[in-house]
Amino acid sequence: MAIMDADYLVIGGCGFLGQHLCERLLERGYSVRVFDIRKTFENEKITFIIGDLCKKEDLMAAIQGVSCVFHCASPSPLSNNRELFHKVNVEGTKLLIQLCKWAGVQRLVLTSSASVVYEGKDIKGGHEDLPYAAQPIDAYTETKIMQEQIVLAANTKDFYTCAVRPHGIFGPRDPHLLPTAVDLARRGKFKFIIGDGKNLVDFTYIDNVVHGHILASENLGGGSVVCGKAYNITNDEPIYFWTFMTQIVTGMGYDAPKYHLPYLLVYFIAVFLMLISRLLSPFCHFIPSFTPMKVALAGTHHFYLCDRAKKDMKYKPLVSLDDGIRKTIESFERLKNGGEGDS
Ligand SMILES: NC(=O)C1=CN([C@@H]2O[C@H](COP(=O)(O)OP(=O)(O)OC[C@H]3O[C@@H](n4cnc5c(N)ncnc54)[C@H](OP(=O)(O)O)[C@@H]3O)[C@@H](O)[C@H]2O)C=CC1
Ligand SMILES: CC(C)CCC[C@@H](C)[C@H]1CC[C@H]2C3=C(CC[C@]12C)[C@@]1(C)CCC(=O)C[C@@H]1CC3
Repeated sequence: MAIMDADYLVIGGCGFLGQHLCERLLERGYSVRVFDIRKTFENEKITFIIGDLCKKEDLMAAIQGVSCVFHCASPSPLSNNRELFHKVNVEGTKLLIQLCKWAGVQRLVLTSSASVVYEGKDIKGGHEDLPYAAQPIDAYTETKIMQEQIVLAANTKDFYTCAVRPHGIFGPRDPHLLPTAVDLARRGKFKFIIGDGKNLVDFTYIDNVVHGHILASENLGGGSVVCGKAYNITNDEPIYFWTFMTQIVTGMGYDAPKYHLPYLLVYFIAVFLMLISRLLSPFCHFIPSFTPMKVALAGTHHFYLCDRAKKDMKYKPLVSLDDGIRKTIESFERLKNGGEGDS
């Protein structure tokens, strides 16, 4: 059955970022089509096509008759599936580019990650020209690096691509950050601050990430300075990691972490547990709560400059960190200590 042309196709549009992106695009009067492996919401203004990014026949049904594609799909960054990361983030992205060209799509905006330059060591005011991590912190990040390289290399005089690099996205309907932190707190595993608690990081409220994506798409086109480039998008308000996390967990009704543990001690325990987990994997499925990736992110500086986005796209955050934290906590009533999710 023929489907209506659309201004935008949002791949991964039923996810956390994807749904917020669709909502804002509709508010701005754009027509929106969603392609996702699952359907998580209803909206009569949106055409949903459910399929797998890795399957050519699925994607062909969605890719025709759109002006711009947002590629937000990825397996969960907290899952531990190297093969799936490579299948979706690398092979799926290659297929997407091939079909964009086949269908005559002119613009592709990739949701990459600021972590593509992060090797688990301090980054203070990181800019986009830093080299890709030679030793990525995990398989997810390894495939995000490959994905971004593929997309930016695909930019030509007829097919315009760019990448948006958000960091530490949070907000209503976040399925990763807040639920994981609340689960740790609920299980009594949020009593300790890893390191001295003075590591500055970026957390980015979802509305600002969406804003950066829409600006990127609107500025992407023939002869544009945006073509073939990556852009950090953050709240531009670096905050102590443990100050942010404490505001989140106390706002959700749990106690603030009190005691400090040496960063290197926790990091090497996490590496040891990861090795045990791999050794035991043929016999049992044991995933440690504290992986080396999480511990590194919890114990090092990692904040980035948005100067390039400010200059090329006139980006500036729409929602402050404080307002974003307040809105997020208000939206997660069901996960509050003693709430319905406490069963
Ligand atoms: N959350 C964060 O802090 C950050 C996220 N990013 C990037 O932002 C993007 C969006 O992340 P986020 O919204 O948090 O993630 P979500 O997991 O909420 O959304 C991703 C969506 O893509 C879907 N998807 C996964 N595999 C496929 C596939 N093979 N075919 C079609 N759809 C698929 C997912 O379905 P299912 O859930 O069933 O897998 C999900 O609906 C990702 O590319 C991520 O790498 C970058 C920086 C930070
Ligand atoms: C050690 C614990 C106290 C950490 C609890 C919070 C974490 C679950 C989150 C803190 C930083 C977050 C983060 C991501 C996922 C959730 C956290 C680890 C990403 C890995 C998501 C995908 C990306 O592209 C990069 C993000 C960096 C920050």
